[in-house]
Amino acid sequence: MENNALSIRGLHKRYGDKIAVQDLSLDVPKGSFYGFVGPNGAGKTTTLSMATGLLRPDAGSAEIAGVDVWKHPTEAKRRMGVLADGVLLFSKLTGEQLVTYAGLLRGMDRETVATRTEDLLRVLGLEEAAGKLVQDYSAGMTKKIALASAMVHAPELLVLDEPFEAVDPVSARTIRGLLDAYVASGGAVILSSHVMDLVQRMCTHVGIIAHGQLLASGTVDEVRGDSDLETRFVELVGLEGTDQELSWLKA
Ligand SMILES: Nc1ncnc2c1ncn2[C@@H]1O[C@H](COP(=O)(O)OP(=O)(O)OP(=O)(O)O)[C@@H](O)[C@H]1O
Repeated sequence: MENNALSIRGLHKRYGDKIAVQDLSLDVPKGSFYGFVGPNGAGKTTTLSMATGLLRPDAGSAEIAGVDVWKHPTEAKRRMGVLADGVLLFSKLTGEQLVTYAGLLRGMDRETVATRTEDLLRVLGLEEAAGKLVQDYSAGMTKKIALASAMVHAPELLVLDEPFEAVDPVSARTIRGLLDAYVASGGAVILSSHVMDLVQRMCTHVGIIAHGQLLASGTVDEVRGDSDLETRFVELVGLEGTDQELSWLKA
């Protein structure tokens, strides 16, 4: 267990009649870059929310570096940084204030927070926007400032829900560089994404989820076998709505 930055066992969540996540278990080894992929509505956000203490599971458990998220939330949260999908930020703060606030909330001293905030804003290309209110940021800038807030306390695990959504290719490359350096220094990342090519290039491990169940997991090479990840994904998940045409869709 302790070789894992994140260990999920038997997580289960139902919304009314809908089972969103079904008896799901997975491990993210320390020092790994884990891609969590699946079609829309597969249960990625629900799983990551339960694994990070944002959503209470109906059953199952999650441990961050051996610490139970639901039994010892404060200790577990100290060890992780979370970029959640659709969670509101304090948008009346400036970018600099938001990252500073995140650091102080984690009990860090002001001097360290100030140095790290400056470093993160520089690396993420947000220096000029540091004094601007977050409500005036573009979608991509908002992702970057949320990522900086998740990293400022140098956690052991980063949990990132769709970190590249709405991010332009130059910024995406910046974020990739930052995450690669973080993993090379011993951190672990789990990120959800729809972009197979990106997961194949960036990640060491991958888990494929559909209908709330994990269909495959392991190293990227193990899961993709002789083909590429996208082909394997489509084989496992199945195509939808193929061969159907819209007879009226003509220019
Ligand atoms: N609060 C909720 N109430 C009811 N149903 C929900 C709720 N949140 C999620 N669901 C349902 O649970 C299922 C899993 O949703 P989830 O958001 O976890 O999927 P996802 O893999 O993150 O999807 P996407 O890639 O589209 O973001 C979906 O069928 C969704 O409609």
